[in-house]
Amino acid sequence: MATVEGVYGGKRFNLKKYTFPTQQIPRLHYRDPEAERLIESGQPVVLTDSELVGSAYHWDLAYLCSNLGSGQYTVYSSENKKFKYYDEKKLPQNKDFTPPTSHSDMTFQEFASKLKKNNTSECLYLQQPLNDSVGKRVVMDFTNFNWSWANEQQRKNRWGPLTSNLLLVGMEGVITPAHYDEQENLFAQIQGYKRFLLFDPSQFECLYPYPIYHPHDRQSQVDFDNPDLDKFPMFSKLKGYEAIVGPKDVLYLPMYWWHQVESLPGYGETISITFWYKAAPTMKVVYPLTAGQKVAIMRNIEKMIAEALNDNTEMPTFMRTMVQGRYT
Ligand SMILES: O=C(O)C(=O)[C@H]1CC[C@@H](C(=O)O)C1
Ligand SMILES: [Zn+2]
Repeated sequence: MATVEGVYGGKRFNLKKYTFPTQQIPRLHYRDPEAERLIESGQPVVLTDSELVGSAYHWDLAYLCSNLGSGQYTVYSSENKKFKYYDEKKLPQNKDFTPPTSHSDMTFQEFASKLKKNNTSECLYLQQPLNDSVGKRVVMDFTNFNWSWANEQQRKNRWGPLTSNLLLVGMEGVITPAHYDEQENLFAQIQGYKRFLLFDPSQFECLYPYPIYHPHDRQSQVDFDNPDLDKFPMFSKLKGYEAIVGPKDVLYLPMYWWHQVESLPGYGETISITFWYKAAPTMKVVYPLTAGQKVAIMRNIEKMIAEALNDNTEMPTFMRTMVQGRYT
């Protein structure tokens, strides 16, 4: 595997080299006016010193084992380190789809003991929304997050409501392959280091997401480790950004921005918390449209056509008929 050396936040990292160029995104103090400008304009930025989850900086496996109570946690398992998300609600209409990962519910203590057995060949990734089943010390930590700053960002940037705080505890080396989300995200890193590969929403044409009715909707079809350029020729034009977030960093990850996330090997398991916010209702359309707005339009059109045809097997012919020789 070809590697490239990168320096992020003053630390040197040996990183897997990909076929596309990347440049670093800014790393700024969270009160820097430039950081506020980037967030306001929907551009990613690594924020330092926010203390967004300052009350959780002491979270490690031992503390979480003692204080997360005996609630059940969703733990995903993969044979190949990759954890490509799939929407279970779309399985019934995709009978021939084989989920790439399995998941089971277990207590945090069971999960932690599996992590300690380093002979396990399976890769594990705990991904669970924080809920009221946690112990009172974790509730206290959660209450003491820097909500005044988070709420200020939500208000100033006209984000919608906070939908969830996902607790992520991953084995080193786990990868969440490239996808985009339809929510704004303040991604808080507590333990370990995560490499984010980031792509502007305008790179949609280089990343070939699955059809919207597919369980892998919003995920890229391209295998970044072995891209099929015959099938996905525009992938060779892909240009990206990247950032490495470590403990206490917060990444502002704008809606519709593509991202691939890797828990860097050699730095132990990773602990992160997401703050996902729904999009603000679009009050007034302003032209020119943003790339993200165009993605939203494409999604709505795909959904309408799929509903009208009422048979997903007809979608490829219908979509080709619409553009072939006319818009190509
Ligand atoms: O926060 C997001 O948008 C995500 O995709 C998360 C889902 C898995 C997480 C990871 O760090 O691997 C990233
Ligand atoms: Zn995501």
